[in-house]
Amino acid sequence: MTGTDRILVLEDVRFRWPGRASFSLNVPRFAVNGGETVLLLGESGSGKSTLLSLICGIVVAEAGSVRVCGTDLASLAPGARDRFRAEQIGVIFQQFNLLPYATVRDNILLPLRFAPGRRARAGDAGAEAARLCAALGLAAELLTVPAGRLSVGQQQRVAVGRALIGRPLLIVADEPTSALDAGTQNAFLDLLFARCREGGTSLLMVSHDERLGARFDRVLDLSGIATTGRMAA
Ligand SMILES: Nc1ncnc2c1ncn2[C@@H]1O[C@H](COP(=O)(O)OP(=O)(O)OP(=O)(O)O)[C@@H](O)[C@H]1O
Repeated sequence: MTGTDRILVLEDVRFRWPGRASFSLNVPRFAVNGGETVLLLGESGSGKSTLLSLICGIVVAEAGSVRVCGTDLASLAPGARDRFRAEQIGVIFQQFNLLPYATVRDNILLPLRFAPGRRARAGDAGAEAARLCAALGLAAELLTVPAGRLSVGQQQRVAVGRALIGRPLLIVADEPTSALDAGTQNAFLDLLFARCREGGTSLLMVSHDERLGARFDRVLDLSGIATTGRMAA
């Protein structure tokens, strides 16, 4: 495996939330390869979402490097970091973060607004949104329905469509199945994995549910790659 195959590399990362007795996270080394699917397990409050925020460039490490597709996120100014995230990373948030009054189509197209390269990769973006909806089992009529009127399972599919459009190299998912019953959870993961495989996309998912592990190339516990603590301010 060469360096260019590594979609994500963290080295000697140190991060601490501001404030008194704040939570700190240190990651000596963690990497995800191209096309690899990785499940990162950890209990509630262990720092999984904090790690994903570092990987997405929502927060920046105090020391060390977070490289996504070869770019050190700390080398980018905040606006450039947001654009870089939109270009390179498909994000599925715990609460999906859909715009409730915007249509399903507009929610799926949203990341392309800030990412010309990704927009170009999507080709005819409207047609691509429709194709993704069909692949995700969402009826075509739903494309023009406000996302807030959909069921939780349907909203999750829209969130996957939004993460997949324009084929980002990395998808980061924060407990995306936690609100779903077992049957819906399986269907959702089938779809997500099929689409990632199709596009050669790497997937990094965090969860506290170790039963999901069998599907992934690699399953790690956060405590195996990171040390965490609370430091006095
Ligand atoms: N915005 C913030 N400001 C200050 N501290 C924060 C912030 N977000 C998280 N933390 C702290 O970081 C710790 C880890 O939280 P984090 O959300 O990363 O854990 P998690 O493993 O994702 O939890 P869960 O599974 O419940 O989502 C928490 O105990 C919290 O105190």
